[in-house]
Amino acid sequence: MTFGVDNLPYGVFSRPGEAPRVGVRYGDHVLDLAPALHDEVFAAPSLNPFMARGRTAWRDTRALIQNKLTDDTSMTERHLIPLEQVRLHLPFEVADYVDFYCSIDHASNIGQIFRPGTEPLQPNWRHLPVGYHGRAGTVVVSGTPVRRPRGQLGPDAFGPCAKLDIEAELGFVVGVPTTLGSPAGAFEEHVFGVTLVNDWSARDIQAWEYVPLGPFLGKSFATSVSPWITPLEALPRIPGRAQLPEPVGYLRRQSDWGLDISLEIVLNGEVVSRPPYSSMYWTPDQMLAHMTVNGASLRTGDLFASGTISGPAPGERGSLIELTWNGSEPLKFSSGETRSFLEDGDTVTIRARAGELTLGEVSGTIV
Ligand SMILES: O=C(O)/C=C/C(=O)CC(=O)CC(=O)O
Ligand SMILES: [Ca+2]
Ligand SMILES: [Mg+2]
Repeated sequence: MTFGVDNLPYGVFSRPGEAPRVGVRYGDHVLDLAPALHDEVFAAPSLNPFMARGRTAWRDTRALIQNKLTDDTSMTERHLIPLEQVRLHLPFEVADYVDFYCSIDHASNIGQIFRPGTEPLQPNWRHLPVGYHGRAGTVVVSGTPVRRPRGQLGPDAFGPCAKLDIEAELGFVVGVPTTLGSPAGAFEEHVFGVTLVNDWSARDIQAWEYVPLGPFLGKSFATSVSPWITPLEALPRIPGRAQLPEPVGYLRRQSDWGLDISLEIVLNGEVVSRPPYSSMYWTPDQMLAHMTVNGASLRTGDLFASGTISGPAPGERGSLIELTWNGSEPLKFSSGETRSFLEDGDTVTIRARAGELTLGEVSGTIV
C-alpha cells in the first residue's frame, strides 16, 4: 500500500459543512483521529496542540495508530473517510518561517547567474548555513492558486513579474518550543516532521530589491506546503555529506541527519527535474542549531526550509532559473512548447519519495 502503516503522515481535513480536524493518511483514506483515539487534541483545526506534546507522545500515538490499523480493523473502519470526500487544509498554524540556502550546487549555480565573474560561493557559505526570515502569514496549502506578483523590476520599471520561478525544498516543522535565551536541544526533541515546500520566487523583483538585506517581496507573496506532514520517525536517515572546513563547535553533527529523499518537479504534467536531497551540504540538525545559537526561541509551528534542492547534474536542479540558466536555455516539452519562467495557467507539482515511502505532494497553479 502506498500510504501504509510505515508512513502515516498527519494532516487537517474536513467534509463539506464540518469543522477541520486532524487526521492521518492511510492508503486512499483519512483516519479521523479524535473519535478513533478518543483524544480531543485531534479535534483542533491544526496540528499545533498535538505537536506541542513532544516526542514521547508522537511516538506513542504513532504506535497506537499502527496497532489499531492492523489489529482493530472493525473499529478503525468506522473512522476511515475516503480522500475524495475531504478537503485538505493548511496542516499547522505557521509561527515563524525561515528559509535556508543549504545546497552547495544551488548556491554555486545562483552565484554564477547573479554574480557572473566572481567567486560563486560567498566567503561565509561553508562556515554557516545561510538563511533569512520569510513571511509566515503567506504560507499556503498545496492547491491554493498563486497570483503572479507585481512590483519594481528595476529603476524605472513596475509591473507583473516576468521571471516567476519555483524553488523545490524540504520544510521542517517544529513541535516543541524553547524559551528565549536558551539554544535548542537535540533536533529530534523539537522537530515533528517534514513537508514539501515550493518557495515561489519572482526573480526580477528579487534581483533588484535584495541588496544588501536579502529576499523581501520577491519571495513573500506565497510559499506552498504539502497538506501531509511526514513524521520524522518514518524517514530513513543517512550520514550527511563531508564538510570542509570542519564547522565550528555548535554546528558539529551529533548524529546522522542526512535524508535520502528523491524529489521530482512536474511542470504541466512533465517531469522537468529530479533533485536529490542527499546532495545537500548542511543538514537540518545544523540548521536548527544555527537558528537558535543566539538564544532566539522556537515556537510550536515554526517552519524552516532547506533552501532550493539542487544536485550536481543539470537534470537535478531545483529551480527554473537554474534549469534554463536564467532563460537562456528554455525547457522543451513534448507538445513543442517551451518555458523559461512560469506563464499564467502553468501548474507545478513537487513530489518525493524516501526509499519505499511516498511524501505528500505540493502543487500550485499560476493565475
Ligand atoms: O545567492 C543569491 O543571490 C540568491 C539566492 C536565492 O535566491 C536562494 C534562496 O532564496 C534560498 C534557497 O532557496 O536556497
Ligand atoms: Ca528558497
Ligand atoms: Mg516564499
